[in-house]
Formats: sequence, structure tokens, C-alpha cells
Amino acid sequence: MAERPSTASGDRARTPPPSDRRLGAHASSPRPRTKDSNNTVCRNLTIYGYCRYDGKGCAFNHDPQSQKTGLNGGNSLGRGKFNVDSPSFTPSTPPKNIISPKAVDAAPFTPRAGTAPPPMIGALTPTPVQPQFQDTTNFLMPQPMDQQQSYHAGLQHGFDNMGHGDNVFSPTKSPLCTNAMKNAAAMASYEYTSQVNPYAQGQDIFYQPTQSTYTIPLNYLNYAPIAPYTQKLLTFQKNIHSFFLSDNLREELQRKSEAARQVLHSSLPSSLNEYHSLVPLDMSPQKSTQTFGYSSWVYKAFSTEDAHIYALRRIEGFRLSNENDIRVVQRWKKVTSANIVTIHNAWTTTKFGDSSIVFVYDYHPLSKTLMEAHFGPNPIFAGSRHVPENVIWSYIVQLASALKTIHGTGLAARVLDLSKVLLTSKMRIRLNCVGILDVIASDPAKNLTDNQLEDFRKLGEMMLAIACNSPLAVTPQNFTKSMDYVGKQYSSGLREVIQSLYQGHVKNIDEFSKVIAPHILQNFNASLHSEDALESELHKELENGRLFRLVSKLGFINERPEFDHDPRWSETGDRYLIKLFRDFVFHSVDEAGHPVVDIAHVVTCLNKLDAGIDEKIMLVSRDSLNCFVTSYKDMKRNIENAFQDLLKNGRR
Ligand SMILES: Nc1ncnc2c1ncn2[C@@H]1O[C@H](COP(=O)(O)OP(=O)(O)OP(=O)(O)O)[C@@H](O)[C@H]1O
Repeated sequence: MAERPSTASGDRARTPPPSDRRLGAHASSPRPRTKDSNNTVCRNLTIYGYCRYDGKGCAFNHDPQSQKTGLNGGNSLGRGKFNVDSPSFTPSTPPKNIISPKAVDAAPFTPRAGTAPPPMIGALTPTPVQPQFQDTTNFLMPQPMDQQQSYHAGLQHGFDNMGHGDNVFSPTKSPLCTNAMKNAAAMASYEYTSQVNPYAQGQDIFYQPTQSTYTIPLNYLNYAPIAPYTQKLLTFQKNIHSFFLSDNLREELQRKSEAARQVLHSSLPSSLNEYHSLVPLDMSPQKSTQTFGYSSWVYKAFSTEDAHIYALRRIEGFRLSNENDIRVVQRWKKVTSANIVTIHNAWTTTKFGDSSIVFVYDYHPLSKTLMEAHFGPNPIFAGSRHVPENVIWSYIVQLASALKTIHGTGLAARVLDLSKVLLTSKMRIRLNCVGILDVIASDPAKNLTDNQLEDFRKLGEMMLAIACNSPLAVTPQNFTKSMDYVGKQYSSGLREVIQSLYQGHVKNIDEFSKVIAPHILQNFNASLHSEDALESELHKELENGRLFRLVSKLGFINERPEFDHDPRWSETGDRYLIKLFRDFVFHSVDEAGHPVVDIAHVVTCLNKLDAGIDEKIMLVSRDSLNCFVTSYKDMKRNIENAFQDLLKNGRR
């Protein structure tokens, strides 16, 4: 058997459509039959002027003479019976129905259905097929393609390979797939057409197009998962996790969402400025005045201005003596860093029955302070003998990043303390309560440089406490013992960094950044990995959102009670097919009549429907007496028409 030409240069024209390869060698090939091909001028000559497979297996006619003389009618070059040299056409008898000149005054034609595509008669009228068609061998034979179709399919197939090469949704290969499904899928003849542009049907309220034209019909709707791939599966293997957000991430997000929406009836003020529904976040009964010199309280609250959730920190019993002190908040508002909890506002209030000052910060649900995370009742590294070194480096790098921003703005953090650093998600920390001390304890005697040096010293103290797993390790009398412990458990690099921070040898953030540069790069790499993983997760949900909209459409259309008595709604025409299609997608049964619950099948069908591909499907009536052969493309149009009908009468 001559080898089939298939190159990237356009000769792919004769590459069989995917269905051929998928269905095996017995499926008929779209290659031209020898008898016809001898006479048919090779299309590559027409397009490229030559055929690189001339004499190497291409079965078409490559004789330039035959093109000139119009062999086979010469129609492939437009030089057949009728061409530019033909004499002009004069009818031998005058036409009977001549259009009257009055027709010029006729009203212009306005299509009733707006821009909706014209219905295809064949598709609107389902053709009952007798049950003997269940002999699927009939369907295994794809229609022979003419040269034009073949060329088109070749191009389309080449394009399709870009995003769909692995055929991840081939139901015929799915291990979960039943024979009933396989039969239906085997009937498929994949002839992707260039007309399918799912976003170009401007009537769809779910897919409002932003651009009206595409030069290439991009097939956006084929599912193509992106790296990183957590599991190595074969192309035909799929599991439920490949379609949805991972369980752990989903649970974490759900729990955060639940915490954010929590409300509580309490004796707290019902509102503070534009904030309402206060929920206390500070559960510890002991109030320490160590950081601010005052007791502080934290509440979650909703804003009436933007409906976002914020954390309000109240400093109890503070009386503002100088109005200018609060202005520094404006400077702090401009300090934006991924490692700082952003401050938004501050004002004084007497609503708590005393004179307090309230600072507004971003709210990070379910966050813990480093003090709670490492020394609270459920420490995060309870199982291990000491905190892993990479965790401590990550803390150092993140807090150095916060200090770089703060010091670079001409400010000092002044709140580096284990109880003022929030762990907002895994290994992700943010410096909290920035700006408070500049308002309530402005100290003109201490200049900015002193405060910045103090920031480094405090950072050293925090890291020493975490490395030794004890807040008491930082006292001057324990220092030598603590450093010995760090020297034994961790690398000399970490020991030196902690020691120089603690002893005040670090003078500025740029110098310090150079010392920890290798760890900054390591952290940067880790955060890019994490970003990739999250993007991959996001990508899965993107597909699900689209499919959910499609399922919603089906739900809107099927089994509408108000049309129950209208036989035209669900038992005839398009809607009947939609109903059967719904059965095909969701209500499949295996050979023994048992329900098939296979989400891979559902996702596959919905993706194909959304893409509106030409693949054929067989829909069987519920009494099994009739079968209908239709295509996803027709189903897509039917559903769209039915949905548009609903919209015409309904309220949105
Ligand atoms: N911006 C915020 N978003 C979400 N939760 C926060 C925020 N700020 C603080 N919290 C939470 O509120 C709780 C109390 O925080 P706080 O800073 O008062 O710690 P603390 O250990 O009680 O300190 P102190 O003893 O100084 O009051 C902590 O569990 C913390 O996670």
C-alpha cells in the first residue's frame, strides 16, 4: 500500500480525518478512488504549482498538459467547458418569468430572526431511522471526500492537533466507557469544518463576543489541560480530579469563604462608620499590651461602601492628642507589598464606650499569627523535631521583602513581632499592624534609622525563637545556648544570618538582600511553581464554568412545565432531539440496562456540543423504537434556537 503523503507544507490534504485512524484499518479511507484520481488534477498543483509527492505515491494527475487542454473538464483550474475565453451566454429562448420593473419599489427584505443562522431543513426535521440501523458497520464507513473536502479536513486536522492531539476525550478509549457508548462513538465521523466559530454567534447571552471577526476559526472549546500535571496518565485515562479543582484547595477556599461570611449576634456596636456586622477575631482571653502599650481588639466587618470584608483593629483607651499624628496613615496606605497587610483608614471613636482608635486593614480569612502557628495549641510543625530550614529561610526572605518596601518608602515597620506577622496560607506570611505605632507612639527622639535598625534586630529575635522552637530562646541570658542549638540543627549560613541580625550587624536592607540572595532565588522559584500549580487548577475551573453554563441552558429548555401540554415544545422537532440528547448525555445505560454514571462521557459530550463539531451521534427514543442520526453541530444550533425562543418570551 502506497504511503500516504502528510507534511506540514500543505500536502496534508490527503491525511485522513482523525476518525479513520481512530477506527482502525477497516474504516474506509477518504483517499480518492484510483479510477477518479487518474483523471483528477492534483490540487497541490493548483495551489502550490507543484506536488512534492509527484511520482512518490500521490495518486492524482500531475500532467500539466492535461490541465491546459482541460482533461477531466479542466475544472480544477477554472479552464473547463466554461472559462474566460468562452463566448458570452445568450439564451436561445427568452425566460418566461421576467422580474417586473415594479419590483424595484418592493419593501426591502428584513429577516425575522435577526442574525441567527438560517435553520437547516435536514436538521430541523429529525429523520426516523429503523432499528436495523443499529448495525453500526454502516456508520463505520465515512463518506468519501472530494478533493476540496479532503484538503479542508487536512488543514483543520493539522490545526486541531495543536490543542487536541492527545485526544483526551476519546470515549472509545475511555476505560470507563461502556459498549453502548462505544457504539455511539464509533458512529462518529470526524469531519471538522472551518465554519465552526462558537464565539461568532452573537445572539448568545452567555458568550458575548468582544471581537466580531476571526480570520482563523479557533476551536477554543476543546479541553486541553495545562502543566504542571500532577499524575502521569496515559492519553485515554482520565480521572475525576482532572476536571475539577483539587480537593485540598477546594476545601481550603471553601473554609475561608465560610469564615469570611460568618456573622454573629453580639453586644458590639452595630456599625462603625461604613462598617457593620462586626465579628471578633481575637479569641484569646488574655490581652497583652506588649506591642502597643494598650490592649487591642480585632474584628471582621463588612463595608457598606464596597461590600468587601475588612479587619478593624481597635486600640482600646487611646486618646488622640495631636490630629497630625493620624495623617501618617496616608503614607502607610501607599505602601503596597505582597508581604504586608494593607492598611486603608483610621479614625477615633467612642462607640465602644471609651475613647478608642480604629485602624482598617485587609481581611485574610482563617489566618493565624506566627505566634499561634508555632507556639499555639496546635503548632504547625508539631510532628517534627524542629522547624524545617527552608521554612525559616522563606520567612526571612518574605519579611526582608516587606522591609525593603517599608524602608524604601522612608518608614520603619516597628511591629516585627511573632504576634504581628500573619500566616495567611501555606508558607505565606504578611506583616500586620503597620502604621499603628507611628500614630499612637510617635517618638521624635528616636530617628528613622534607629527604628529601621531595630526592625533587623527584631527580625533576628523572631527567627531565633522559631529556630529554637521557644519564645524564651531570645532572652539575652539564653542567647549563647540558643545559638549553639541553631548551629547544631541548621546550616552555618542560617546561624550566621540569625546571629548578625540579632546582634545588630545588619545595617541596611540592600546589603542584607545580597547576603540572602541565593535563598531569594530559591523562594522565587518556589513561588513560580506554586503560581503554575494554581494556574493549572484555575484552568480546570475555567472549563467547568463554561460547561456549567451549557448545562444551565439544557436545564432551561428541557421539561418546562408551562409547555407540558404543548406537543410542539418537547415531543416534536428540535426540542424532541434536545430531550433525547439530554438522555444520551446523562441517562446512558449499559447493555444490561444499568445506569452509566460516567462524568468523562458527560464532559466529552458537552465539550463537543459546545464546539459544535460535525461528529455524528445516534439518539435513541425512550421506547427504543426510533433512532435519529444527528451531529453535535446540529444539536448546538437546535439548543441555541430553543434557548433564543425562551429568551424572546422570558425575563432575564
Ligand atoms: N488582618 C487580619 N485578617 C484576618 N485575621 C486577622 C487579621 N489581623 C489579625 N487577625 C487575627 O486576629 C487574631 C488576633 O490577632 P492579634 O494581632 O490581636 O494577635 P494577638 O496574639 O491577640 O496579639 P495581642 O496580644 O497583641 O492582641 C489572630 O488570630 C489573627 O490571625
